[in-house]
Amino acid sequence: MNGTGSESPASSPMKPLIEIKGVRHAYRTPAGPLPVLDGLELSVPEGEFCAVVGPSGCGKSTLTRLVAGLMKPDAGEVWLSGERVTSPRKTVGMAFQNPVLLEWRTILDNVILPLEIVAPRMPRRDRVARAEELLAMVGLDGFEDKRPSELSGGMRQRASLCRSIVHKPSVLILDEPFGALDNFTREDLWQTMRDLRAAEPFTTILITHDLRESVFLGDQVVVLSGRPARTQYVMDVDLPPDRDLDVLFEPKVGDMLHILRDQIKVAQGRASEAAA
Ligand SMILES: Nc1ncnc2c1ncn2[C@@H]1O[C@H](COP(=O)(O)OP(=O)(O)OP(=O)(O)O)[C@@H](O)[C@H]1O
Repeated sequence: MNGTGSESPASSPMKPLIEIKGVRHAYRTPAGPLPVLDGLELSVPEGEFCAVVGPSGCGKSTLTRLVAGLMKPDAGEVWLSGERVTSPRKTVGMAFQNPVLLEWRTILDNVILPLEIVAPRMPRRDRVARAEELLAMVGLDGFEDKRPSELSGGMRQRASLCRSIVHKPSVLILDEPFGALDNFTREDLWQTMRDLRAAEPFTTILITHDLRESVFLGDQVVVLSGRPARTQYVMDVDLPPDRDLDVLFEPKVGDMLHILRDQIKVAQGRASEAAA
């Protein structure tokens, strides 16, 4: 089998760009503390793509907020590029299931938005050139002057991906960006993501419910346990970076998907059904 797995975080010889060490977090709710993460460990080397899967509500989005510096953990540490994260980072790009594009801006001006915040002195012509370059890369050339409502859901998500990387973030956080799309559009977007990755040097955390997506895009797939989530299982996906969709029909990928499905059952507390 080409995917190798372990019950603990993969140890990589490369220095990790994203590192989460022993993170614990609970939300304060009227009913008392709600423990969400407990003993989370994650290590993503520079340029690599980490897909995170786990049962619904286990704390995956909470993990993304901690990495982006939007929240501080109760205990443990989050490190990006050798710096401890204690506040929001400009070097992070984010895309979500709902692309939230601004209707009063054109697609081009939506994509440019992060540059207005992160690089306010950058000349407009340079911002436009950068946005046009990305829009062409994802097949949206000719749509620069359209409004978001004039685009399909898949096209809006392409524009959202461009916006998330326009400022060349070192870390890209994707929280189920393909979750609301139909199967064909989703697979198209996976290939777009693969191509963007080959062209742009970001390190990615992808939250997904789709195990095929996790294997197609990931260099590693991390399975979180049920809430409070800890790192339950890490699979190294040993497939070529320029993999195409056919790889999903290969027996070794079938084996990887079986293992991941069993791990999800364990995470859901249905261990007796795993490996049945
Ligand atoms: N701000 C908050 N205050 C209180 N509870 C919260 C808050 N944000 C999330 N939660 C709760 O924490 C738990 C984990 O939420 P989170 O969104 O991180 O899970 P998730 O794994 O991303 O969920 P899903 O798979 O459904 O997208 C859930 O039970 C959620 O209801």
